[in-house]
Amino acid sequence: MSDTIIVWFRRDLRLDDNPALEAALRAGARILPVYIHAPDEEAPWAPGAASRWWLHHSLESLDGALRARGARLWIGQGKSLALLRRLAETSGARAIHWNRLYDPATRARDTEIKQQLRAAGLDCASHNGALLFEPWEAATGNGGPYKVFSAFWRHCAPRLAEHPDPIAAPARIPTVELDGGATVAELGLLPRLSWDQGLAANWTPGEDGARMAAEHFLAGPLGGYGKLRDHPDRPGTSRLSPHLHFGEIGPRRLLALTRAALPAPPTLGEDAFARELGWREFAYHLLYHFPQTPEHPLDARFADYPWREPSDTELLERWQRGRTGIPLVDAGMRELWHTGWMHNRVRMVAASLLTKNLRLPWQLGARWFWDTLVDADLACNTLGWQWTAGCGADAAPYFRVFNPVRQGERFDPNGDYVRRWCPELARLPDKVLQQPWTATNTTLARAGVGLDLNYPAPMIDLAQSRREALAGWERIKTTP
Ligand SMILES: Cc1cc2nc3c(=O)[nH]c(=O)nc-3n(C[C@H](O)[C@H](O)[C@H](O)COP(=O)(O)OP(=O)(O)OC[C@H]3O[C@@H](n4cnc5c(N)ncnc54)[C@H](O)[C@@H]3O)c2cc1C
Repeated sequence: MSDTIIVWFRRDLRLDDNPALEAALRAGARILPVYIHAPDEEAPWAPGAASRWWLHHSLESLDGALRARGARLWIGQGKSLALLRRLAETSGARAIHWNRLYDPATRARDTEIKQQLRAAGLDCASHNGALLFEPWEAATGNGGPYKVFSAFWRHCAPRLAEHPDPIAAPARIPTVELDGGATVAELGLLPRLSWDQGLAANWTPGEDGARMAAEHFLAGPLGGYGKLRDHPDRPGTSRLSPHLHFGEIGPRRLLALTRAALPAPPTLGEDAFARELGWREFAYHLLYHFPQTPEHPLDARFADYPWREPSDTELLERWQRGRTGIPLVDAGMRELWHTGWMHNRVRMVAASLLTKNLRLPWQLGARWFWDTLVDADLACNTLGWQWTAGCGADAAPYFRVFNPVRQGERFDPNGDYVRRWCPELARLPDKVLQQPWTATNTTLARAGVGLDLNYPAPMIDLAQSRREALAGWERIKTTP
């Protein structure tokens, strides 16, 4: 009888190009595929509500794919270490393979598990299934981590060509039958009150859904990605972020697909896309080297920034509900609430309004995104929030405050995006759509808009609040 190896699935919910699975199969073993639901072990960043919804469907999809190959997903709940130990005993497994995670809580847990299981005589091996480059592979001239994206990517991009080809999913998976285990439904990941219709209408979680989304992107938006990726009014990006987060498609496969889809030498679109994947790599690089950053600013001077009292919950709630009175921001926050996703350009603008104009601590926004995004990812979310708040890895020599009106005029020039998510403004002329407070009463009345009646007046004076944000920066910028 051949050996048994446990493959512990986590955020690598796929069979294609899965290094842990591949290594176990290469060893000629029977595979016991396992998923353990242990949100406490991810605290304080246990998956939020939108992520749990996604996870439910992704696990069902993985189980289906395993069953189609003769295996099934054994699902457990509780302490990972205890469960893995018990599973190894009952199945007679001699080894456990998994793909690495990089957030501080799961890193510490996995290190502990590796030590304990090795001490118990089990062979444990971790692999890279999530990244193009391990966070420790890139180092500056003096051996430290990068803090500037362009330098990081200059180091990494030439090495992209060195990647081995991704590994195809196995046709069959020899397995060992084990009784017990929970069903996906028993994990209770779905909401009790059904608020998830918008998610279901917009997404197909799972490996097949990831492949479909990738193919759709390759056949269309990829060609114009360099030009259109900043436009929330156009379907110009891949929308692969939740699939990447849950590991339903690996970055190596994605890169290989984009390379194959475009003529050589790479077009602007392809390079721009690889570069965005590079931002994801950079986010993991930063989180790995600065594990305090989900809570604390990378730039320590920001500990003294004059943030507004977080107890001012009315401002936060208006922002969360898309009732700020700033159309582009409201459109984004409503898109997020409805679909679990927001376009990157609008994420930056919405985050800038919260942290710069409203001067609310960025951690509040990061938490809201964490709960509502289907792609909530500790590395990328932390990078995005710190970058926008100005306390992260941004090489700009000035304190950036996005002007949401100009951003709307530039990236949503016909107002399609704002009109879609703020239909009460739909009949306003383009000229005032991004700033209805400048419209005359006649224009407003003709368009059926009543400020503070069916659409809020702006909750903040953009120019004045910008000046205050800059003054706050002046106060801390020379702090040693
Ligand atoms: C405040 C804020 C919060 C964010 N929170 C998250 C988050 O929780 N999870 C998340 O995946 N992304 C986050 N981002 C980054 C970015 O907005 C999303 O990755 C992107 O919008 C996903 O859409 P897409 O898949 O169509 O991207 P595409 O443009 O198609 O890019 C392809 C992939 O590259 C990666 N990528 C692209 N841009 C970035 C970026 N700026 N930083 C890191 N990776 C990037 C993503 O994995 C993305 O799926 C955040 C950005 C900001 C400004």
